[in-house]
Amino acid sequence: MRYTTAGESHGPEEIAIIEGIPAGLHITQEDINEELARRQHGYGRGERQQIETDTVTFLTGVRHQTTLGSPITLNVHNDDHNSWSKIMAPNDPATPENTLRKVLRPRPGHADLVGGMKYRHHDDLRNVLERSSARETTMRVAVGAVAKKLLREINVDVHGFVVNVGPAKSDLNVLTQYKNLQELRAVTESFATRALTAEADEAIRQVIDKTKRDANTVGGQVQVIATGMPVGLGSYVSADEKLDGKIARAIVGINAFKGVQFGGGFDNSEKYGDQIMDEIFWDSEKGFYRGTDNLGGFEGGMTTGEAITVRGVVKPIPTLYRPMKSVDIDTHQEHKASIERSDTTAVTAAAVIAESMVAIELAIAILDKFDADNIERMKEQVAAYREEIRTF
Ligand SMILES: Cc1cc2nc3c(=O)[nH]c(=O)nc-3n(C[C@H](O)[C@H](O)[C@H](O)COP(=O)(O)O)c2cc1C
Ligand SMILES: C=C(O[C@@H]1CC(C(=O)O)=C[C@@H](OP(=O)(O)O)[C@H]1O)C(=O)O
Repeated sequence: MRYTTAGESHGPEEIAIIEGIPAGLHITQEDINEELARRQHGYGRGERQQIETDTVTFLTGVRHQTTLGSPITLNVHNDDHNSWSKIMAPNDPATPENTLRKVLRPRPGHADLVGGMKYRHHDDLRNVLERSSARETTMRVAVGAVAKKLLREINVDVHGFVVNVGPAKSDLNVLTQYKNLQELRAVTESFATRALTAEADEAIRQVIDKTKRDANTVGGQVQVIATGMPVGLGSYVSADEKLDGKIARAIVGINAFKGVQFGGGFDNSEKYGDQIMDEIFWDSEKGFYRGTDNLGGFEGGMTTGEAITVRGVVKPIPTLYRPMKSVDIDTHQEHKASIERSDTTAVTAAAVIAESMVAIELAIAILDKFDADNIERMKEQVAAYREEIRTF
């Protein structure tokens, strides 16, 4: 399975093409729309989310709500394009200068300046902004929805939630209260902050509200848990086969993500070996298993069969309504950076995007290892493999 996305933030359409999804997978547009709505509805987002109601259309690869095995094309319309049609105008030769809403004062922390230098967009940094915008993550979540649908066929669940926003954090010890990810999901999805507890939800809202009043922005951390993955996906034999490495790349590839860890991650650096290694046990019913999951579900770049636990660090949003110092690219005079309509925080949406990226990497790993032509044959192969592992 592989995919690509295309689309500018204020252009007419967002597109994704996915290749390699097996034939016979039942999927509806509503399955995807639910996930798109989750990405849109997070506390701290700006006005754009009130303009958009992201809904997908299947253009290719699906017939009567069932995949054909051919490339799947997904399409989401940008409702906001109505207000930008003259500015974006893919088919018009040129538009009068005064309608262009040019960006000439690059925002520190965004892709504006370096993107302009690299692609020689000296006339207008909007040519960078339009694609570097996290609007594109709409399509990654749409692809992730297809990946999650596939994973659910083999009882793999993936869920992302918010650990902290700025100084307001959840107590991660509450995680042990939940039997499975469905229970956890019901709780975190009931909060517009995707926090773990009502106390954290309240504290995070206060931080976001104050940040907004201060015309500032704030970052945080999100965590993704995936349960039910078979043992031995990914490999130690070559560096680029390591599945934890692929997931790390997918997480840091999300706009504004600046760090990633598995299991206890950075905290493990302050501990000793006997506090960290996940001891091995055996049971006639389930075969080999671990007593703990401090290493986040990976050994040697391979899934251990325990829950996969990945954390990502999201930096604060670069665009500030009280802008920082920058330099005009035309005049080279010092100026405050451009102000574009913006979010206060992206952390609540980032949890859904990170969840989608993990799901995509897990689905790719499954489809690399097992039959990718037909979903029923894939399930048969996964079941046979699980049985072999159970009786090892
Ligand atoms: C869901 C989401 C929403 C975002 N919204 C904004 C925004 O409104 N304004 C902004 O300046 N950056 C926003 N960002 C961050 C920028 O897209 C990102 O910082 C920029 O593309 C530069 O990439 P980098 O931070 O990965 O280096 C958002 C990121 C995400 C994940
Ligand atoms: C459009 C989305 O996020 C956008 C990501 C973004 C950025 O610079 O990354 C800037 C903002 O764009 P706009 O100026 O059009 O409001 C966000 O709204 C979205 O998530 O759907």
